[in-house]
Amino acid sequence: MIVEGKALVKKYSENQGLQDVTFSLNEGRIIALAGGNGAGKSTLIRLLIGEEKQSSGEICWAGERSISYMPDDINFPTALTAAEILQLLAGLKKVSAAEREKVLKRVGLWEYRKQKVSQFSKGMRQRLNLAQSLLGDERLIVLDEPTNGLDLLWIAELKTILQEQKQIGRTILFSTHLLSFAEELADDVLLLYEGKVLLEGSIHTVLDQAKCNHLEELFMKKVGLTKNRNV
Ligand SMILES: Nc1ncnc2c1ncn2[C@@H]1O[C@H](COP(=O)(O)OP(=O)(O)OP(=O)(O)O)[C@@H](O)[C@H]1O
Repeated sequence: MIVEGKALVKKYSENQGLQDVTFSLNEGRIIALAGGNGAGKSTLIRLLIGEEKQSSGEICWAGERSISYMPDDINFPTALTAAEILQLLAGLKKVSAAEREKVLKRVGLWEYRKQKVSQFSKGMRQRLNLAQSLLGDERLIVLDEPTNGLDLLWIAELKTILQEQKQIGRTILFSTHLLSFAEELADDVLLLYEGKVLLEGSIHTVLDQAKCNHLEELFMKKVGLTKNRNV
């Protein structure tokens, strides 16, 4: 276990973001934080990264808190080049030039490093956003909807990159709406529904136990819908 949430509640003035959410993230795993619109994924991420404080409940880290974050949308200073932005962030994280080069190459932006970010496409900005989250040696990487803006090839490459990160011992938590994507990439799932945990654990085990082939089928079963709602 790397971090756990205990009975987390987050109340907003008009909405309840999270209601009694308990979970634990196991070290060295890729975990999908799944759920539909308004399920509570971003709220849970904001609590984990410390951007907001829970109304009640606790977040407990096993050992030192060590977290790197890829937001779903990042406004880089557009007058800077990709290399300058990474250099700036690397300075904060005390990362070497060699590591910056490696990361920029890994996300396919090395050739574009001297271009201003204002000239980047959305997908390129998203890859730079991914690159900054890979810098350093934090134990947990949290990625908010990392497939946003990526094309099919880069979605495939993202999977490989996150698997490589797992190989070097890091724990990955990514949020997604797409249960099929969660299933393709993750070892474990934390599925939220209306601010509560609907499902948690190894994807293999939860599917086996429910005798379902896919998370989507299991989700539909749990929320009481059939695939063909109009039939
Ligand atoms: N800053 C806020 N102020 C008020 N309500 C909020 C705030 N942030 C989230 N909520 C509410 O908390 C609930 C969970 O929202 P959250 O953004 O965490 O869901 P999500 O799973 O990330 O959804 P999406 O996939 O649409 O981004 C929703 O009912 C939402 O309206």
